[in-house]
Amino acid sequence: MTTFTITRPDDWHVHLRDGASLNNTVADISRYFGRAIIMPNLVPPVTNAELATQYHQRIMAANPSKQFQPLMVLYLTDQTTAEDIKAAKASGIVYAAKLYPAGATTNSSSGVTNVDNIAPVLAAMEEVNMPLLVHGEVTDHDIDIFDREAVFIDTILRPLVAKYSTLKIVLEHITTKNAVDFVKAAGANVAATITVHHLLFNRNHMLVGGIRPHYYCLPILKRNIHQHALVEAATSGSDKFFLGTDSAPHAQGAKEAACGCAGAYTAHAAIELYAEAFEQAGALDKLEGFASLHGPKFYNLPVNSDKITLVKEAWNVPATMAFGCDEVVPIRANETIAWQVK
Ligand SMILES: NC(=O)N[C@@H](CC(=O)O)C(=O)O
Ligand SMILES: [Zn+2]
Ligand SMILES: [Zn+2]
Repeated sequence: MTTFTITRPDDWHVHLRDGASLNNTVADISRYFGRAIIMPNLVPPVTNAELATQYHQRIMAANPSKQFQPLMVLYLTDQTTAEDIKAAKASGIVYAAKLYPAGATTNSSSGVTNVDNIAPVLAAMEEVNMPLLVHGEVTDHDIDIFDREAVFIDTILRPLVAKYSTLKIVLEHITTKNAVDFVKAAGANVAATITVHHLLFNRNHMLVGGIRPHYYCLPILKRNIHQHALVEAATSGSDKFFLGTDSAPHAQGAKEAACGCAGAYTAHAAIELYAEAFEQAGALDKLEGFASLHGPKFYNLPVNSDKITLVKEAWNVPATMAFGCDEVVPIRANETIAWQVK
């Protein structure tokens, strides 16, 4: 197939950052996505409706394409209250709240130290039907980094899903067969996003022949049996799995460093890269469900009413791209991507 058309997709997990870099990230993400779930891990984090409203205004001031709608997210802390959730719901611009276990990832130091601390918050979310988005990794020093997602599922997520049986939960950026199996077995209130880098790459891409910091993200790339499970889930047609790029830019110098930041930039070519991954799996016909239909169904939002067309025509990805006053090295820098959006 050399061209195909799908309903306009949405990105259910993206980091746009703030300040001058918004001009770059917003331009990239709004090229063809209809909506995007905007992650709130700024410094300071987006912890209430007022901060979400201000951030929403800064995103809109960065001139997204006309069709683009940012869906804001509240960052949960040990101090978040049920009232914060109700005010966020009432704002009309906040669509979810995010659980970052404190210390699990970029800018998560204000995150939740114990889910018991947010019990009233989770009850309020269940009541107002606001989805809980989860960075699913434990932070215990004695748990191996490659096991942190699986241990989180067994020790924290499984009891949480049992306790809040009607709370909508998205296990974000899943990276293991354990996560695929857990989500498949859970009820319709539990879903997952899958990034394109976890579909295309495994830990060999990051570690064989030299350490490649631009593949370093969290949860970390796993061995290929997990990659295969993710590809199988994404291309299965199950509406429990949908597109979330987790595009997470860091300045080139912050990645290419003795202690490099976690995050991969994919917003420059997200659907184009997903098309490659689905084509490799012989499942291009499943891309529309994953990218454009399953997410709105879970979030109880309408499907976008227009379409985009992809063409199989290779193009070169630049070595770096502007990122505020810095540069970001995008995934596939200096290489080609097979598909482009017309
Ligand atoms: N995925 C990442 O490696 N990094 C994200 C945070 C996150 O989504 O965990 C970031 O904000 O940089
Ligand atoms: Zn995360
Ligand atoms: Zn993320």
